[in-house]
Amino acid sequence: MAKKEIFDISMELNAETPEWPGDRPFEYSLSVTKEQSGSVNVGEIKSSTHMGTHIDAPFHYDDDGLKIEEMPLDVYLTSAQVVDVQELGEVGVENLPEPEEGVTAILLKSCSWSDRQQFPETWPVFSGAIAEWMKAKGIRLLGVDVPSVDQQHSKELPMHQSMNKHGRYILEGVVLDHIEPGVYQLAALPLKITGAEGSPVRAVLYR
Ligand SMILES: Nc1ccccc1C(=O)C[C@H](N)C(=O)O
Ligand SMILES: [Zn+2]
Ligand SMILES: [Zn+2]
Repeated sequence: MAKKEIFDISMELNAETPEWPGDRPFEYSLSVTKEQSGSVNVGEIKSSTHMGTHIDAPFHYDDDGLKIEEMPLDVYLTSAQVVDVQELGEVGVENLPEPEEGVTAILLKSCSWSDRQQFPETWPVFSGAIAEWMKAKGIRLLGVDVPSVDQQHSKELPMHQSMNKHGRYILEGVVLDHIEPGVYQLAALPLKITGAEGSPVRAVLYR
């Protein structure tokens, strides 16, 4: 078998990673040094769960929704198609190609968040009709290269709600600038945090 080509599509997590405005920034520190313990360095992390490249559990926007440890894992380990949606202010079903055979995840490459040290001012609007389209095509996961599938100041969260209503799943904050449109294998598993409404993931594409 040929060597695997692995493309990292995750944001780095550090104190400079921009948090959702008002959320807790990411912080890692060594709480015990090897010198102190006599054996090992031990770290601790503090962070909003919606940090960098992460997935939403339905409990994020629905009190009765699934929590992160209840979510199916096959959604995040699958064939994924990267689709170019650059230069579009609004992304609708008409901008999406017929998915390739076997694909169950679509990753939208908008390239609208180029400086990952700053929270972006704007990003494309994603039409709620995409969720229905996904269901009809057997696509279970939508990945976006921006902080949210809805707009920053939205309270209704129409896209999140539409995705939930149609049983579709959300991956946010992937980095696709260096990825050619096409079909890859995706791995983007959440941490098994009991009761949580989201989790950072290490997202990679490979083939
Ligand atoms: N952390 C927040 C605080 C206030 C309002 C929204 C958020 C979000 O996380 C929104 C976005 N849907 C997200 O999943 O990252
Ligand atoms: Zn989120
Ligand atoms: Zn979200």
